[in-house]
Order: sequence, then structure tokens, then C-alpha cells
Amino acid sequence: MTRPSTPLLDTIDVPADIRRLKADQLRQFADELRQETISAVSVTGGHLGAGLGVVELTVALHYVFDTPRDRLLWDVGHQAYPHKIVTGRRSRIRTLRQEGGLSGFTRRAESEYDPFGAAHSSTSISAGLGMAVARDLASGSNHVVAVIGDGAMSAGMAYEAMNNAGALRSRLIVVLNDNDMSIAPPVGAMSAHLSRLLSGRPYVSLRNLGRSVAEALPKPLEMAARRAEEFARGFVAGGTLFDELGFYYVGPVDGHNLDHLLPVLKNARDSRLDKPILVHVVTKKGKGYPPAENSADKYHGVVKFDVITGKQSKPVANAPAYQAVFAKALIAEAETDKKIVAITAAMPSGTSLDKFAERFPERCFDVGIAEQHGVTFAAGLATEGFKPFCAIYSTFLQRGYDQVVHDVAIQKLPVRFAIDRAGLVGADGATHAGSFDVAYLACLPDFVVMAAADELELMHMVATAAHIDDRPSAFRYPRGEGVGVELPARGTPLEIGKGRVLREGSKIAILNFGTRLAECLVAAEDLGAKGLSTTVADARFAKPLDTDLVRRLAREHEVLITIEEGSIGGFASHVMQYLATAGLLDHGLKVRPMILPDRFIDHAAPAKQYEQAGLDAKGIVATALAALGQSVERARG
Ligand SMILES: Cc1ncc(C[n+]2csc(CCOP(=O)(O)OP(=O)(O)O)c2C)c(N)n1
Ligand SMILES: CC(=O)[C@@H](O)[C@H](O)COP(=O)(O)O
Ligand SMILES: [Mg+2]
Repeated sequence: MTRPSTPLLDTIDVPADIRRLKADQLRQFADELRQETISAVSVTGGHLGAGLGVVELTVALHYVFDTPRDRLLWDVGHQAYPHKIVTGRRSRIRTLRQEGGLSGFTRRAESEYDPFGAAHSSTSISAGLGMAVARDLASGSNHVVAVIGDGAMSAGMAYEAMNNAGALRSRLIVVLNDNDMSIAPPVGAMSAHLSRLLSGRPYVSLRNLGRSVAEALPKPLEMAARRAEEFARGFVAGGTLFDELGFYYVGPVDGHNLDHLLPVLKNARDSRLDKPILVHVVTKKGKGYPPAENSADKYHGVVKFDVITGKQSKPVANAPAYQAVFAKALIAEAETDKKIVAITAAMPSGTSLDKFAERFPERCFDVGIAEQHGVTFAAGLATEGFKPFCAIYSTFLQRGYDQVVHDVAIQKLPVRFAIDRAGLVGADGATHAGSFDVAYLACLPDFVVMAAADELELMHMVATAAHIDDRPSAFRYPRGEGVGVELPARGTPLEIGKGRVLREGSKIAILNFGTRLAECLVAAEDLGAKGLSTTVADARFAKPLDTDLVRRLAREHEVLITIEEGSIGGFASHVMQYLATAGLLDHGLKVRPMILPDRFIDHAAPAKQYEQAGLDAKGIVATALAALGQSVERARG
């Protein structure tokens, strides 16, 4: 693979090197940085479009601000690849998201230039405000700059932070990177407000600046600014939602024009205003790479690709993805049940609810990055007799947890949670792992909690959830491909709280919850070949638990292994709670819960992650043998 020629970038290791460049060299520098970003992601895959849109902004911010002394926070962190390249991580940039390599997001442990770790959106203003207040308490003088996207601006947290920042009158700079895109096109009134700001406010030259702006600048700068013709974009104050929240609004600014960006950022840096500043920067997601600019998703997230053609090397699928099966199953249910509606929080393509929206545009709601609102919105729908299916990634539902408890569970409302990305997700790493949902949902009274062992089971669970109309329910399933089982046109509702036995044995029982089932069956074969007769059961439900099944397995086997793709406090805890309470642990049963280890698992291929966690066939066999006091070696012999 030929690398782009990057003579200027080759002279830069850290931002201090950028600050030694002349301003008129920055255009070439940015072009090289963009080419390097494209080249790196072409071999690693990852988030490309967002990074390409902030190349100039990255250069300008590091040029104007004294990072890492000045704190620069990237919201979500998926756009930070160019930032990583110029902050001492270029030599490892082609390890992005690979096992042992750089994270795909900002991470404190990775660099002093990442003052705050991210990956979930809309945290940057809150964290930045905390840093700004900490600076003031310590009588410090550094700047704090939070860069947040228009998509991330749909989340409640961003408003909570602005509300607080405005009231505190803290010296904080927020750069709103408005590319008119989330992963999908942005939704909501805020997005419309930003569009109105752009259409109603032409870029103005410094000559047209009003008195209010001049007063905001220190005297020498005011004079310099008045002289500077390069201020082709300027400050326009008043009348925006941001002003109402106590910010000083600056913009709109062309985020790809360094001649415009640099003076505006310098002004923000040198301002004597005693309130936070919001610089509204307009950019293009995917900027400078035609395949990205021309694609519908602006190459938000890509697999490896050919730089010349932009063609992605998507692997050939052996089975439909769980997400496609979920959409198909939900559409099948919705065809005969007009009350079924679907909700996504800014992930229509990721959850495949875009397919549901194609079929039922009036019954599908993208609420934006607003998981908390999405959950309570669903609760409201449920009070009126609708049957909401909230499809939210396990990791993102964490943000809506109080809403799950207070608005759904306590009122026993029949909201159905389609818990996507359950278990380990691969390249996005620990921030995106769906590790905790069973623990945080199955502890709630009356909740029905299911896990699909394969895509057929998922279809059945969608049908089951459609029928559960007197309490909340959830079913979880992982990212990516199913196992390739034959699928009917529609799922069949399952008996609530009943598991199934797939293989009968007598010495060891493996009780599965989720998609480790295939590994359980391989392990059972292996154990059988060693003369250890093994039962495999699939619990289907963590709650209500199939206590008859658990009791039978406990009574009829010497060893009971449970396995799940989740943390402590999940399915195994419920099984053990029952065993202990029912006295089934009083007679020598060897119980071995197999769960995710008590640590965050870094990015790697999912199979590798599960191997690290010991949640594969090999791990199950080793666990069974250890329980019986046999080593793997002895059993082999
Ligand atoms: C709480 C949360 N919900 C959903 C996501 C998934 N997500 C990641 S980036 C993104 C879009 C962000 O849009 P924007 O902030 O405008 O950034 P852009 O990609 O346009 O640069 C979404 C929905 C997330 N990271 N965090
Ligand atoms: C940055 C972010 O949060 C999303 O882009 C996420 O990486 C998507 O994950 P999937 O690829 O699993 O949809
Ligand atoms: Mg955006």
C-alpha cells in the first residue's frame, strides 16, 4: 500500500511543532493530515467521515491553543483520529481499533492530549465546565475548549451543561461543529434552529461587526481586529438559543477555511468576556474525500477500503445479521398489530429500524441522541395503549436507566426493550460493550428479561414481547451475524419463564443464557468425548427464571455451569440466588458461573475478546474439568 507524500506532516510530532509553522503553511499541513487520515483508516477501518470534517479545525485548535496545557475535549471522540496523528500517536495510527492498538476514541490513559475519555456522546461540555471551574478554583489560567457535534447537541446532557455554564459565567469555549449530520441526518427542533441560524446569518466581514463584539475584545486585539481583513467571518451576537442560555454566540464560521477559523479562535481565546463562548463552525462530514462526501452516511463508520475507489471490503455474510432479523420480525408483528411502534435514539441504521421506518414511516420515531427521552417517550406511548419497541444499544441504554426504573418499571408499563449490541462488540471496545444490561434490568421487579441464543430465538422473543402487555420486557442480542438457522416468516411467542433442553446428559449441566449456546454445544461434545456426560440447556429467560429447570439440573448433575455474555449481577446471580434460597446448594452441587471478568475489555475481534474472557468452548471445558478436580492435560491423557 503506498502511503501519501506528507513532507510537512513528517516534521510534526506534537502540537508544539505545529505552532512553529507559519500560518501560510497550515493549508498544506491540513491537506497532508487529511490524506494521512484516509490512508490510515483504509487499513484499519473505523470512523472516517467525522474526522475528515474536522481536519482544519484540529489544525487551527492546536495552532491557536497551547495544548495540552489548554484542555481540548472532543465529544464522542470518533472524530479524533487527526488529533491523534498530531499528538504523538502517528506511528501507531495504523493500529487504530486493533487488538493492542490505539483506541478509536479519546482516552486519558493513551495521551496527555486527551484530557477526557469519551465514546458516548454529549459529555464534553459538562466535563469541560468541570475543568474550567477547577482551573478557576486553583487560580489557573489555561483555556478549556469542548468540541461538540450538531448530532450530540440533541442530548439532554448538553443542555444541562450549557444551562449550568451560562449561570456560572465560567470561561469555557464550546466549538459547535455543525455538519448537519448525526450518523443519520439529524433530527429535531435544535437541528432546525441551527439550520435557521445558518440561513438567516450570512458570514459577515469584520468591517460589519457591531459594537458589542468590539467590546468583547481586549483593546489591542480590538484594534488589530479592526485592521485585519482576514477576518472574513466574524462575530454575530444576540438572538440565538445559546445567547439565551448565557453563552456569547460567535458565528457561523466556515470550518474548512483556516483564514476564517484562526482569527475567530484567537479572538475567543483572548476574549475578556466573563461568560462562556460558543463558536458555531460549519463543516462537511467526509470533507475532501469524494467517496465519503458522496455517500449517504458520509463514511461515518467504514471497514477497510480501497483509497482510490472508496470501495469497502465488506466480508461476505454467511447468515443474516441479528439486526436484520429483528427488523424483519418486528415488521411481521406490526403487519397484524397496528399498536406496535418503534423508537430509536439516533441509530436507525445500526438497529435496522430504518427498515421498519420504510414500511411504517408513521410508526417509527428517531428521537435523536436522547436515550433518556426515548425511554420515557415510549412509556408515554404505552400509557395510551400503544406497544412501543425501544431499540437501544445495551451500552447507550445505561444513560436512560432512571427512566427505565422510574418511568417504566415502577409503573409496570409494557415498554419492550430491544437490547442491541449485547455482549462484547469488538473494535469499539469497552465503552460500547453491552455488559451490564442483564444486571441492571433483571434486578427490577416484574421485568421480563430474555436473551436470544440465535436469530430464530430472536424472532420468537420479538413475538413474545409483542404479547407481553402487562409489564416491561427486554430481549438482548449481539452485534452482527447470526448462526444461519432457517427462519420462518414470523416468530412464535414463547412460554414466559421457560427454558429448553438441547442435549441430555448426567454429570455436567451447562445452562446457557444468550449466544454462547454454540460454544456450549461444542464444549459438551468435547466433554462427552472425555467420558463426561453433559446436558446443555438454554434458559431463554433470566427473569422470570425457569426454576423447575434449574432445580432439575441442580438435582441431576454433579456440576452446574452457567454462561452468559454479561457482568456479575446478571443471569448467574439470579440462578445462584434461587439455588441458595431453595437449599439446592446444601448437598455438594458444584456451581460455576461463567461471566465477563471484573475488568473492562479493550478493543479486539469479538472472538478474541471472548477468548480473553474465557467464555468460549475451551473455557467451558476447562471450567468443567476444574470443577471435577481434573486438569485439561490429565483429561486429554
Ligand atoms: C449516548 C450515545 N448515543 C449514541 C451514540 C452513537 N453515536 C456516535 S456518533 C453519533 C452521531 C454524532 O453526531 P455529531 O455529534 O453531529 O458528530 P458527527 O459524526 O456528525 O461529527 C451517534 C449517534 C453515542 N456515541 N452515544
Ligand atoms: C461512535 C459511535 O458510538 C457509533 O458510531 C458506534 O461506533 C456504532 O457502532 P456500530 O458499528 O456497532 O453501530
Ligand atoms: Mg454532526
